[in-house]
Amino acid sequence: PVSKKAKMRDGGTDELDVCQQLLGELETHQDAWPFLKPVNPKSVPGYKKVVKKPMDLSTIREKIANKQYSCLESFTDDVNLVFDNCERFNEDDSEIGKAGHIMRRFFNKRRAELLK
Ligand SMILES: Oc1ccc2c(c1)N[C@H](O)CC2
Repeated sequence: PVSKKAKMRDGGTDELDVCQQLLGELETHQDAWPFLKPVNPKSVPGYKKVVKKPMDLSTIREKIANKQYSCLESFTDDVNLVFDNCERFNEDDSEIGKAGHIMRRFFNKRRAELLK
């Protein structure tokens, strides 16, 4: 039977290593500032009603530490949630909206490069 454990890739790097590498690069990106910490819904009118599933990079960091991601796919779903929430709440040409598009493009490019 196919083992449940992440497939060891030829570089001996498993999916969790890829998640940690990607998260480190997202956290240190110059345009990551809108996404580093949870949005305080009390201080942002409308946010709680509009954004059904808040997510941010510090929460993703915590979920990795608590082994809450079973695979790269579940990690990717949360990263995409960060940027989908951003698109829902911010105009594309706003400072935060532009940062969201830059960060999403960066994530997708680096994920593809690391999986090659
Ligand atoms: O003007 C503002 C003020 C606060 C926030 C935003 C825009 N967008 C973020 O997605 C959520 C927090």
